[in-house]
Amino acid sequence: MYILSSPSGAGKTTISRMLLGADEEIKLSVSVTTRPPRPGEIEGVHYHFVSDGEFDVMIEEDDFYEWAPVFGYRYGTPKGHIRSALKDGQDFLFDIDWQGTQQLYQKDQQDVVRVFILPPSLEELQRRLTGRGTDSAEVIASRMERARAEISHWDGYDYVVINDDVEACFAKVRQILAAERMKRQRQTGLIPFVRELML
Ligand SMILES: Nc1ncnc2c1ncn2[C@@H]1O[C@H](COP(=O)(O)OP(=O)(O)OP(=O)(O)O)[C@@H](O)[C@H]1O
Ligand SMILES: Nc1nc2c(ncn2[C@@H]2O[C@H](COP(=O)(O)O)[C@@H](O)[C@H]2O)c(=O)[nH]1
Repeated sequence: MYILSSPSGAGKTTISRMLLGADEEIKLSVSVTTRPPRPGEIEGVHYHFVSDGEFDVMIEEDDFYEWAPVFGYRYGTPKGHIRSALKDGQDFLFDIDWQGTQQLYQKDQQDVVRVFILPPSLEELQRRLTGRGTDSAEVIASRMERARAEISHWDGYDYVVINDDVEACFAKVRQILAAERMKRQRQTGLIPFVRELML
């Protein structure tokens, strides 16, 4: 479970899309949200867009690994097909906030890798939120307001990467993933001759 978090606008969606385009071994965990779609966002690809009532039913039916309120809407990771795929060793990428990260980490510390992406400065963060052109001035102001609180949670992460140059940041995020995949505890059962030597 490879988690990318950041204050809104720092670039985690950009980095996530680059990673998904470059690495066939990892799949995106598509979240459920009560937020309305932005222009260009596609149901089932970027999010599953649901009503408040539908989200309530999913909570009641214990359909979420984690969920959290963010910016006045609710967002959650559905168990869906992820549960069995994770058991089969499939890697998943999660673009979720610090609250969801804490919940996933509490459930499964062994299999969670937490990466926090920081913008080079708060001024640049504001420029990116404005330049993206998807949110009103009011929404941008509230996301900037919340950025400070989100950044205070950076100590709940294994890695911190500054997204100044997007290609450099992407390269670092790939390097972390590559190194994590090589961890000895993740190789169990994968190298038959080593397993035989240990018998
Ligand atoms: N290194 C970078 N330099 C300049 N612009 C960038 C960089 N990385 C991302 N951006 C731009 O910043 C804007 C915000 O990026 P993105 O949507 O990926 O952020 P995010 O962290 O996923 O935000 P949210 O949490 O709101 O979804 C986009 O317009 C993106 O193209
Ligand atoms: N705890 C969770 N947070 C999530 C999930 N999906 C997305 N998010 C986070 O919400 C904010 C806002 O996203 P936006 O697309 O509206 O800009 C951002 O920090 C995401 O990482 C989730 O399933 N659980």
